[in-house]
Amino acid sequence: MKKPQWLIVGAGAIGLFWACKLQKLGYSVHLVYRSTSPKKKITLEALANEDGQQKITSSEHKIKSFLAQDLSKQYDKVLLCTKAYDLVDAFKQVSDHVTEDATIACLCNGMGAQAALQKALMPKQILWAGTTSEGVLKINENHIKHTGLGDTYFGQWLKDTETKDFPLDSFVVPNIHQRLIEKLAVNAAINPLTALFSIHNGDLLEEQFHPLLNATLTELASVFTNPKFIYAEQSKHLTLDNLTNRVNTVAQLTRLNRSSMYEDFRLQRPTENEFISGFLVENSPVELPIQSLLYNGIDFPLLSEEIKKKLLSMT
Ligand SMILES: NC(=O)C1=CN([C@@H]2O[C@H](COP(=O)(O)OP(=O)(O)OC[C@H]3O[C@@H](n4cnc5c(N)ncnc54)[C@H](OP(=O)(O)O)[C@@H]3O)[C@@H](O)[C@H]2O)C=CC1
Ligand SMILES: CC(C)(CO)C(=O)C(=O)O
Repeated sequence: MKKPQWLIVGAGAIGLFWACKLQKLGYSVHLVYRSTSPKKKITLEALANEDGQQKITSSEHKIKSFLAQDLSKQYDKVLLCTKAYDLVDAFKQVSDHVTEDATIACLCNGMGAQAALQKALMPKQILWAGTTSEGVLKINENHIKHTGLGDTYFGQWLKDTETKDFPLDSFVVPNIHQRLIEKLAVNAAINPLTALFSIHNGDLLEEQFHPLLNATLTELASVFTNPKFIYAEQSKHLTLDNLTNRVNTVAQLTRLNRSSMYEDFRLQRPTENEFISGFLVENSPVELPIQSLLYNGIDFPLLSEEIKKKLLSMT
């Protein structure tokens, strides 16, 4: 039986990756881009784990891509693959072409954008939030490279609405809020610190950063283990030890990479700061002096030198 069609919005690293992945799984895929057309063929250099060894295979994928204004069909499965700050606008751009009971999935870092997207949906449209630890690099408009193997999870954002089956059932977890918070915790330490200090992820494990990383993680643990935190049920396991293990593992596995925030900050592009440190500062039941400084350092690059000195003098 022919598998249904997905509309993917966002032709960046993750959007192109999922376009190829869904096509490999047998789905028909249409892709919406904003500024640069991926043309007719996408090249994917994919990583796979075979007999304990990582292998790279290259494949080509013919995928139809459109500007939002040129869409003509109606879609009942939509996957939004934009940065968190573009999520709601990206949905609004295609919403005239989304059925009123569609499955809407999103894959972006941070927290806050999913809740805003939920508010933009029609009552019978169901939101499936996702999170991924796959690493993907966009080499040019139609060439992507899978740089790190990871996992992707989706779960229904609102639990108290009608439950519908998600077409990609092998990716479904019952506790998506927990998975999102776990990813947020890792991003809240690695992303702003690597961006402010202009270092690769692995450099954060060097001795000179130990006191600052430890203070950052101690503060994060104080939010996640606080029973008044809005996601306390899903985050209470994120103690200092647990966070230290998670962050050390990710920093080690991605040691040669620049975090997405370092890359955006360095190139003076918008960052996901508002949805990482911003979300935590806004929602924490306790004061977060370090996370607030990190937030301001990224938000106001002219203050970053002063903020770096303050951060180092606090530890
Ligand atoms: N890449 C990775 O390895 C990982 C990424 N993530 C997360 O996944 C999300 C996506 O990341 P990534 O793919 O790397 O980001 P990119 O910046 O590479 O891609 C985002 C894409 O969304 C497009 N877009 C934004 N608004 C619209 C719109 N209105 N209509 C159509 N397209 C739109 C952008 O278009 P334009 O080209 O015009 O800017 C861009 O191509 C982020 O939240 C990121 O943090 C998480 C884990 C790993
Ligand atoms: C996990 C990490 C830090 C990997 O670089 C990431 O998700 C990012 O860069 O945004």
